[in-house]
Amino acid sequence: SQIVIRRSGNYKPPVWDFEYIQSLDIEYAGERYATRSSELKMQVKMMLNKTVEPLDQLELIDNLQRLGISYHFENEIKQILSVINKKYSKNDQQSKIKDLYATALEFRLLRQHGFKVSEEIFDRFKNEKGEFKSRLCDDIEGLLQLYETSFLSMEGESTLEMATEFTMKHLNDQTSIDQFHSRLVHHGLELPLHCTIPRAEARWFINIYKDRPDMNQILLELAKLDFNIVQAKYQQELKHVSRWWKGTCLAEKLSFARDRLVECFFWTTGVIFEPQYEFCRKILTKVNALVTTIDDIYDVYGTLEELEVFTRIIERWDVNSIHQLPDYMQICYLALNNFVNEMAYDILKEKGFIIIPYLRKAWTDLCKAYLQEARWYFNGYKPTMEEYMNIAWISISTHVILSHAFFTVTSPIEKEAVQYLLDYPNLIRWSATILRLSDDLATSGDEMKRGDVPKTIQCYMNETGASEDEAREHIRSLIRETWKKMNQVQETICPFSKTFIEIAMNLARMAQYMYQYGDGHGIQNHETKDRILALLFEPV
Ligand SMILES: CC1(C)[C@@H]2CC[C@@]1(C)[C@@H](OP(=O)([O-])OP(=O)([O-])[O-])C2
Ligand SMILES: [Mg+2]
Ligand SMILES: [Mg+2]
Ligand SMILES: [Mg+2]
Ligand SMILES: [Mg+2]
Ligand SMILES: [Mg+2]
Repeated sequence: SQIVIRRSGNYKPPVWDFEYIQSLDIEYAGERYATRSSELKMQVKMMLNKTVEPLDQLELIDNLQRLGISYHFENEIKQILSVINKKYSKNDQQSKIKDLYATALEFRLLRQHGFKVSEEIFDRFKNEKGEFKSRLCDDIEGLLQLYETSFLSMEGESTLEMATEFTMKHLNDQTSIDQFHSRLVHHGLELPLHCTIPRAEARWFINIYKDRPDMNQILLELAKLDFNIVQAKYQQELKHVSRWWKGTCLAEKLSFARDRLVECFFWTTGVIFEPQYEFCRKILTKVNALVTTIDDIYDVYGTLEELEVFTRIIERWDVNSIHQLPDYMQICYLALNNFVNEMAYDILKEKGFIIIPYLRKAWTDLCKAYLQEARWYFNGYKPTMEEYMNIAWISISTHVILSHAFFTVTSPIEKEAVQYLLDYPNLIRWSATILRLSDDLATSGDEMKRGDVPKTIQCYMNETGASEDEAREHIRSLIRETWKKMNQVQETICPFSKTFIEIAMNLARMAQYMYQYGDGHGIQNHETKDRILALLFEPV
């Protein structure tokens, strides 16, 4: 046979290995912590009932959310916000005198919880030319609230679009502000609240909340205790999926591929953090690990001939033909086949619904997109931006991740919702677009060095002659535009649950979080390592 040249990703071994994970002693799983947590939750419920001033209520809700404990008080929060919304919609005199801070905070929380609010409420902060009044530049709290709120904007909301630019400019110009506010400003400018995963915000906000003059001791104690209890839960789940991963032997037998089980699990804690969604996180970790491996088969190791055969067998889902495959593909195909059958078995047992055809479609669409990219690479073809994005929003694997998530969090599973899901509606497309663009910004440098299909940056540069910096700026503006489209989805009627819609949005948030400082998944930069330590391994 001819000499086969194989590329390599030069991936390092995992930072956290099997022995380390199995050795974790789960401190906060103990009964006494759960008891203390219940006592504290009762006290916070009383606090919510006793808070009557609307602004105090909004600030308490915002603090509960940023501290990561609002999920315990969803009913109370919904109740409070619907009362505030009734007053708000009357647009009465009282709402006319609110300052920018209170107006923006109220707008953000109402819209975030699905209430219809109009950006016109901000018109009274504009001058006769329709610009925001310059006197607002000194109102740090107001600027910061307006900044965070502006990221909930939908397409065509020009006031909120203007608000983002106005606040970014003046928050960046800030000189004489106290240490506490400058930390909030810096943190917000780094990644807006709307684009941050709840766990990461909680870990960060607990640290600065404790230094606040108006800090409430009960909230702080519950936030820290709850964070550690949830972290202990994650460690138990991680031990379980780490045994699964070791059992597949994929890291050993496909040593050219990324061995990133902890990172694959970490993704899922950003996508759905509440403790009760254990099954979803376990399934998504396995999906991420299989996708990471198969992605490297197509991007790094496989010859075009091998990839053609592999894709055909996946399309036919034909386990009887795997003898046609090279050894490394046989074991990977069977690992995928076993995983799909195992998950389908659990869902059939629990929900009486057969999902195999739908999972097969998701994996087949993924591998066909991978093959198209491989053909472009091996033939040296440079796709246009449009040609590339039509394939690359599928090859980023979001539709696979979200299809599996859908079946784990949806009960009962209805045919109409499944059909809607498999037409890959906009919610999935926009989430995938943000993941793809964020991934390309962070990983395409190394991918080009090792040899891969031209990515968004290269396609844009080839097509327009732009420099790399201009291409990156263009892609960042595409991400911002896509967020507006995704914010719009909350308004459209669709058969998806609130939980599933949140998962799709959190996947986009997690993408920006994982790739904020480069390739947090593959190259394991120290920022991502520090974040995983803080979120998964070190109690607060
Ligand atoms: C889970 C993922 C987001 C998906 C599979 C592994 C990833 C971290 C990323 O890996 P990457 O090699 O950058 O994907 P692509 O650029 O080859 O599509 C694509
Ligand atoms: Mg933030
Ligand atoms: Mg390896
Ligand atoms: Mg790749
Ligand atoms: Mg790829
Ligand atoms: Mg990539």
